[in-house]
Amino acid sequence: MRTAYRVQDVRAAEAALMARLPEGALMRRAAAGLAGACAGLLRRVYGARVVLLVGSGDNGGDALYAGALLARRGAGVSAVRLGRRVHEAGLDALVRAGGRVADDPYGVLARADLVVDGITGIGGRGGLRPEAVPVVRAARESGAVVVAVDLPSGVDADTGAVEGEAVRADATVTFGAYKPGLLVDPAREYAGALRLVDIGIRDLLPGAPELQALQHADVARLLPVPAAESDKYRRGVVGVVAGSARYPGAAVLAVAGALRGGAGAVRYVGPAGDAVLARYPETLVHPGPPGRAGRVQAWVIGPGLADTPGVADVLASDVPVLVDADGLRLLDPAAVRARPAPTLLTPHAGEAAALLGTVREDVEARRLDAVRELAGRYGATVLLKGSTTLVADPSPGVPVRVNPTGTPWLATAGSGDVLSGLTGSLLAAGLTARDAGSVGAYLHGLAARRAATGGAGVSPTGAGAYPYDGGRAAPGAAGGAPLTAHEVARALPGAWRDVAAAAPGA
Ligand SMILES: NC(=O)C1=CN([C@@H]2O[C@H](COP(=O)(O)OP(=O)(O)OC[C@H]3O[C@@H](n4cnc5c(N)ncnc54)[C@H](O)[C@@H]3O)[C@@H](O)[C@H]2O)[C@@H](O)CC1
Ligand SMILES: [K+]
Repeated sequence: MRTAYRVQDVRAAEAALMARLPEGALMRRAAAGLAGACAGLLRRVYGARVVLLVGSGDNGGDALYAGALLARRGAGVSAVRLGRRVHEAGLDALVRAGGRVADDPYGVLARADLVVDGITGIGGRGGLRPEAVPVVRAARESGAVVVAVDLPSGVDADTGAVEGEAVRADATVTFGAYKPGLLVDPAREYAGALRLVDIGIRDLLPGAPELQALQHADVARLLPVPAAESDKYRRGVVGVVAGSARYPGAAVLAVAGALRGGAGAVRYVGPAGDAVLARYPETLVHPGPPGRAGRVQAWVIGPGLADTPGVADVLASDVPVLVDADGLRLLDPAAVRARPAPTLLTPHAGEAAALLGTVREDVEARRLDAVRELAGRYGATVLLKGSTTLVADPSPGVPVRVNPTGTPWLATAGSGDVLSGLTGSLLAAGLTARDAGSVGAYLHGLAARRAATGGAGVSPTGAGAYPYDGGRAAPGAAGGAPLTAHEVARALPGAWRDVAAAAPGA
């Protein structure tokens, strides 16, 4: 499992360790890791042209010491000063190793093979300063590989917000622990491939991180597995209340997801029973209302519902309920808070904005805050969809889960309906709302990647498939082809098998 910690926790851990180590030891560890990563990105260090963008704090210090190490290996290293002052000992080390301060920043940038962004790290406030903007643009336009030190300068480490311009890195080398902004959009997109350098603070970090990103092995442990004596009822029945005369397709897609989520049976309730049966004859169908449809272990309500009633009925039940799409519009917050059983809300940014009484742009700019706020207000687990889907528990101390498997190709009509069905099925199979949301998002993203790439690019262990530890950056829209929601549903069993193969002893 990947974890991310807030700046105050990282700083406290660093302070505790620094008190035990000789002066400058931590920065030397950081710089050695950074220099190693830079060397790995250059085909040859000897003769390479490296430019350091150096701000006024220790982030610039890291860049200068790493620059000194590269200069000692024969690289031509130039420092561009962007602060009123720079880390003096770091600058001395660079100069002693044969590096120099650039008198023509744009000239050296135009010829650079690698640019090291040491403008700001966890001490940065606000976006890039105006004087840094043209320099950062020149670095980007030079075609050089851009490596961010600890964080891309200009992004907010704790929230993932980006105010104005920020450095767009090809890779980010971060120290001690991931910071939330490296895993959550919009900042995530600026970070490129991530590499974590261990500087020895791991055991000094608090027990609960701010964020958790599950990996194959974590998800494998959570997948429901039928026991030898299971029958369909013991495996869980999921009730799907979706679709309407106007949107029958949403019912079919939600059922398509639900059939692949581990429940023993899917009960469809609503007016689209014929369309559902035509595609999936294994479904149990009932015209409604949900209260009369028979016993289920979890409900999914909302996809394509239009104004069909049923939400109040379902919320009054004593089983877990997932509310999506139109269901979110019809939601009574008091009814959600009063529920004895878990509730999972699955809005996209626009729906989350409506629930919070704000605008979509506001939610997109501060996704982590928004998902926590929504979970707290409704006393429910909330899955906020997006390129980095987040799952928040209503209790404030519980780490938010961030999904690493998303792909831009998932932004396609009906894919959310598949996710609702799949996740509701996991709820019916007995997962907690937080686990069902994180496992659902993980499998759904993986299935979309399989569908978009014809199964390529996803190894059984997930190694190298995600933008962590120096792996490739998440495949952008360039790595794949358009897909439909049905193809995502059809790719789910393959994604499930990939993940299950990573279980210990599998
Ligand atoms: N604390 C530690 O033990 C370690 C820190 N390390 C490095 O030190 C960094 C933190 O160093 P600092 O606390 O000095 O902070 P930073 O170097 O991240 O930034 C603070 C400095 O930048 C200026 N600044 C703030 N916002 C700015 C903006 N928007 N534009 C331009 N300048 C801005 C401030 O005036 C201050 O001088 C980490 O990110 C990491 O790179 C590493 O060496 C590992 C050990
Ligand atoms: K930086």
